[in-house]
Amino acid sequence: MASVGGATLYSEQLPPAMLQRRSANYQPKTWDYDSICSMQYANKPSKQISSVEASLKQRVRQLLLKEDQEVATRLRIIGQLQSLGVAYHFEEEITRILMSMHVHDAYLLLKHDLSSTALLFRMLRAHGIPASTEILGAFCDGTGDLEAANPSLDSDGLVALYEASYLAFPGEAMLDRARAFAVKRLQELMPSMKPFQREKIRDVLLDLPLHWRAPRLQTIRSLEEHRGDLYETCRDIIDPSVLQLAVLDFNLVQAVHRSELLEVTRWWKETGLGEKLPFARDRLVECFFCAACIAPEPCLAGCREVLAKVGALIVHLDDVYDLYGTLDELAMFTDAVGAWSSAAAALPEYMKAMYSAIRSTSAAAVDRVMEEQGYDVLPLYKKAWHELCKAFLVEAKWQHERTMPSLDEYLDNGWITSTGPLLLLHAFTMLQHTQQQDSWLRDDDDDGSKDMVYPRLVELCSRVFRLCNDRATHEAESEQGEGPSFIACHMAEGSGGASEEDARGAVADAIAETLKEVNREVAFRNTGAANSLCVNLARIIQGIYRDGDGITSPTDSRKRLVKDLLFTPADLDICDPLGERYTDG
Ligand SMILES: CC(C)=CCC/C(C)=C/CC/C(C)=C/COP(=O)(O)OP(=O)(O)O
Ligand SMILES: [Mg+2]
Repeated sequence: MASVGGATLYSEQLPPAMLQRRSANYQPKTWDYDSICSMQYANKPSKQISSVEASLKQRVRQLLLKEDQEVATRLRIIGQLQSLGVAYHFEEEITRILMSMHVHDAYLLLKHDLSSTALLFRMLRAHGIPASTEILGAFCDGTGDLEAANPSLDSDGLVALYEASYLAFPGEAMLDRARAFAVKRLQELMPSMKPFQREKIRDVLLDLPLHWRAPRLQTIRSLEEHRGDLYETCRDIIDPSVLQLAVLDFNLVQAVHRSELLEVTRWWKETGLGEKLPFARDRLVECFFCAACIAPEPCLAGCREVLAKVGALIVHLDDVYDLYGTLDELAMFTDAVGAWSSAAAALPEYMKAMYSAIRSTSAAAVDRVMEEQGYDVLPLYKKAWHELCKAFLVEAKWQHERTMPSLDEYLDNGWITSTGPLLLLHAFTMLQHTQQQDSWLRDDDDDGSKDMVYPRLVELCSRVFRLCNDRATHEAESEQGEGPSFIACHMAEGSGGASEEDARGAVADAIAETLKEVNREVAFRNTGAANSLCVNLARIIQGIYRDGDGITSPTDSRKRLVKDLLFTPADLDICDPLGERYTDG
């Protein structure tokens, strides 16, 4: 075997033309599929657990709706429910409360409370309810900047402001300045803080902002923060029923996710792709993890299933295009997907396996949508797979022919190859409320000749996907001799004089600006569950590509996160009135 640009060449199938195939020697799969398939799990919560859950929900609802509750307290409770992952049980109540706070200018009641005002701003925007930056006006000087001398700017207020600044729309420079100010003030205050508090602020500043954390991962973190010493300090400001419900709900949802993981693992084993394409990354569990972060609620089982399956297939397919396939084979495969018939006899064996897995997985998803919603999504699936393959082929050509596209050309193709559009399309088709997704799934293209038209939010979140992926993978991919990335294109752009550092700055700016566009799109086009899928995709992608490439090379800390999400029940030692521990299954 020879080695080119750090990648090893496969030579076992050499035909006369001295075909050489590449392999990146990827890390093997991390999880043992046989162990997952032999796991025991409870199918349904016991009657007793269900009744405890119902009474806890009732208690929390009463707390939320209590008359004469102060605005600040109500906001704090909503924030806690959200952070602990149980807000979805009270979505109608929460939206009603926030809408009323908007209509009645509730911010006027929070005059000297930056912490609550910033929280109100963040909550309103996150729910697609109008919120002007003027809400924060009471804390600003005559030029609209935060007033350093303002006594209400304590560390809680500064943290809340910092978190709120991530809800900015494009052009809201006041929020950029507010964030810079909050960071600077917090850093100045840190030396005089107690160690525990200093640690907390350091975490806030180093981690993703709350708005961009995957909700389910935030729940794990929030439950963790309520343990031990920290729990003692929080006990007086969080109602125990909120915490009890959060622990119970986390474990019930985890049991649902785990049973689904078992099913998709069986499916993956049956495809045999792990053995038939040994050069490719086998990342089923990581894909299920992403799926559970994008669509966490129990009622979104169909979304999780299809996201995990399509995710595992495209991780394999990407390696076919980027690594192993010859250009001729890739062109043939792309045509076969376009034709979507069983006429794929000319494909090499490894491609036939891939092709057949794509078709049979799509057929099963089509059946499910037909059964549950009564319409045929096969034309959409076919077109979306073909578009992905065509875009993958464009990248493969750039790589094989060593061409560097312009940055615009690269990004026009790159948001499709991020795979975001294909994933989101599949997830949308599994949503229940047909009117909500109507405009997202329109296809008036009878002869299949037109390109898919994706909603702007899909395009924006897919751009975030592409940019985050390129930022994390540029180094490894250039060592492997892979094709262009945002960073490579940026460095080659213009006179070609930009350094890698400049290019990294440009990618960070592009991500930040695109996220602002995502915020604006969410605010002005509130399409409920479909929106959440997109935004949660943008969230988990930022997490997965933070500190490296969590798909290609999962580190121990990533594995622990997968374990915490899917296998380790929450346990705060909180007991219900019957003395039962809140775990099930
Ligand atoms: C369910 C769900 C959301 C799963 C998503 C999992 C995930 C992040 C899949 C990555 C898909 C992808 C673009 C793979 C290529 O990786 P690469 O680094 O080789 O990218 P490139 O070849 O496109 O640059
Ligand atoms: Mg790749």
